Amino acid sequence: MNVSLSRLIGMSVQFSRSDGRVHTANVMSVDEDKSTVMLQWIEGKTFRGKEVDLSDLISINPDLFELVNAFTNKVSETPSDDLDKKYESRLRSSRIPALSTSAAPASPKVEESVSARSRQTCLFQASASIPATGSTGSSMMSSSGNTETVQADFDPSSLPTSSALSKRPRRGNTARPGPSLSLVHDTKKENETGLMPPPPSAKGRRKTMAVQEMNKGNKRLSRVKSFDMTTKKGKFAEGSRPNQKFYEMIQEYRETLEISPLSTTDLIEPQKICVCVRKRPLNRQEINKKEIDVVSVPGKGILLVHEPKHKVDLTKYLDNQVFHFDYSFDENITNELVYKFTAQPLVQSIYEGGMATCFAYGQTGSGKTHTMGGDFTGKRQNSSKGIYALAAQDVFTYLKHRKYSHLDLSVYVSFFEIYNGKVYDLLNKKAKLRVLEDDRQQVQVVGLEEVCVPTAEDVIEIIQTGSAYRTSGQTSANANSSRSHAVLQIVLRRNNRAATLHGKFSLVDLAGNERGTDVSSNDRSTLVETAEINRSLLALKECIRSLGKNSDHIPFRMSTLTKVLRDSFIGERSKTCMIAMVSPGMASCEYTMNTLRYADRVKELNGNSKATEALKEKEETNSSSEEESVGNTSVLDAISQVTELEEKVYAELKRANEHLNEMDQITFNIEEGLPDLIAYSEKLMDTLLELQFAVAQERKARPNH
Ligand SMILES: Nc1ncnc2c1ncn2[C@@H]1O[C@H](COP(=O)(O)OP(=O)(O)OP(=O)(O)O)[C@@H](O)[C@H]1O
Repeated sequence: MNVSLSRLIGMSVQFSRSDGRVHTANVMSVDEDKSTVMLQWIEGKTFRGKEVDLSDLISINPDLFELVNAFTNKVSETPSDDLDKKYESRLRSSRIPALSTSAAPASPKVEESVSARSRQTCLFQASASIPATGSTGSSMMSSSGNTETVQADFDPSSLPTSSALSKRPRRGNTARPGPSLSLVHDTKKENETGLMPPPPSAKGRRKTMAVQEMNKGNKRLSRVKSFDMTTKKGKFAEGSRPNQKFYEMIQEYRETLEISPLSTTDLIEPQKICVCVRKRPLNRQEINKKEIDVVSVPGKGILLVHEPKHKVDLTKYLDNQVFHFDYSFDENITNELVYKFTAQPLVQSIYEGGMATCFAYGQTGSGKTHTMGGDFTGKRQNSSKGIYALAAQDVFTYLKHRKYSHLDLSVYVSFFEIYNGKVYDLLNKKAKLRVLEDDRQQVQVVGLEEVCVPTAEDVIEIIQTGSAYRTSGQTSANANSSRSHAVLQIVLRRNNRAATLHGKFSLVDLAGNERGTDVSSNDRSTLVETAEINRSLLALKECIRSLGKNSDHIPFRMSTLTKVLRDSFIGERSKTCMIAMVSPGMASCEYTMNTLRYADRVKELNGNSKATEALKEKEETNSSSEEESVGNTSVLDAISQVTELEEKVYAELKRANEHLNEMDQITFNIEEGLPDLIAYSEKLMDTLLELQFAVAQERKARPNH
């Protein structure tokens, strides 16, 4: 890299955004061929980056021009460095007027930077406008007690300005982020007293106090820097990021969003059916692959999918799809908070004699088990952090409540999974169970283990045991878990002889919905499995919708899942909550859309709430280019068309599946009857032979007949 240009790296410069805002950013790299620099800054808690023309940068940082010019001139005196010359000529041909300090600045901030260059401590500006990275900053503050150092320490963007840095001795070209503020402080003093720093060549030989101080500062900063670099590696290596253009488009779009994060104090409205969506963070694998995050959760129940698309002429554009749910949880929200807004409001209803259900729905790896069962540390699941355990804890809290003590209730737990329409007991070594329906349409899972539990801790233990069965099945049969539905039921029974059922809470970790759309495999068992998952998810949707409409007709017989949950879909006091999980990566975009459409249909939220309207309006205003207008073409219409089609496909699939079942039955009957048929024909044959023999004997005996 060009020696002179590389010295720009680490500088803090003014940067003008496309929306007119001007703020500080750090130079992270320089592309001499393109005459561009890569800038980085912090917004909220995230690093942002943009490649900017050097000419544009110079136009807003007039002092930079002199600096670059000075570098270039100096290096051009060295005959060997042709690259610098090349750059110099490029710089000259870039038609940038040679700015003097009196040239009209682009913004008042720039003006300030020009008039008081040596005092242009963007460090202060930056820390005022860019939030610090929390804990690091505060710990530094207490340890050093130096406010300036603290600001430099906790604000990764707090680098000295171009002018401050231009006079700063550097240790080679490898140093990236700037030093701590202590250096700037020193530099500032030097400038104030009219002292210039020693030329770079002199620094190696004689270390001044200022340099020693700088090195001290750098050491102090090195830990923070290493954090910076890691973050930068994940977030900033744009040059090699696939889909960089889409990434930038999404980032730009996000800047226009108004964010209203969910908080513990937000009002929770009790509802019969509650549908929410949860976005998980990008996982390590996705970060390593530099996957782009295509899901935004601005809050207020809204979730956006920025679907990357190409026009026929291959122009890239984003199809920004808006979904509105009861609640939307972003990647930073904990299981506890998700629980508070979803399952917790249902716990009380089972004490009121109701049936409650909470479903986790989504593609494999989207976070269903993490949400329901608890997060994993390595291979070990922390069951106390999932919705199962949190609900169990609240069930026991209510049990002690004065209001319900007269009911004389006990808590029972069962845990089973449904795979390919068959029920397996997770509390009884995965015993296969039968589902029967009596004359009064009461469904029974015959032989299901129901354990009476005295405390919430016992429930957690049971979850752990049951999950282990599920997990071991998963590893031996290759990710069975995403193909089966796991159901944990917390049952309240009266302490009478018949142990009468009082209320029931069913918590269901559903099969991965991608199986329902996966048609890539055509081996028979996968097709049957896929059809079964389709059928159960379709049935579930229909049953919840019927519950919402207070319909008498509940199509629960369509699947084993809905059969065993039948009593959850009937009655005034039944309440349901569905948490749709989505993976944020671009590679999962199609599955994410399927999940959201399904959840949207479960409870047909009409999408004309104030929040959605406001967002739509904003989208319309924003859509100045043709690209954007393509992305905004009646999102809701498109969704409803697609879901209608989806319904038709489901109906066809259902019919096909019924035929398949009939054929199965016929094959089964044939197979069953075949041995008897063979035995019968063998007998016939024997009889025939015997008859023939008898006739022959008869003929012999009475030749005249
Ligand atoms: N909100 C989250 N925050 C942090 N990590 C998460 C979150 N959601 C999921 N994960 C992690 O993502 C991985 C996949 O999650 P999980 O196993 O819960 O997915 P799943 O939908 O249950 O998948 P499957 O259907 O295959 O069982 C796990 O390592 C989990 O810890």
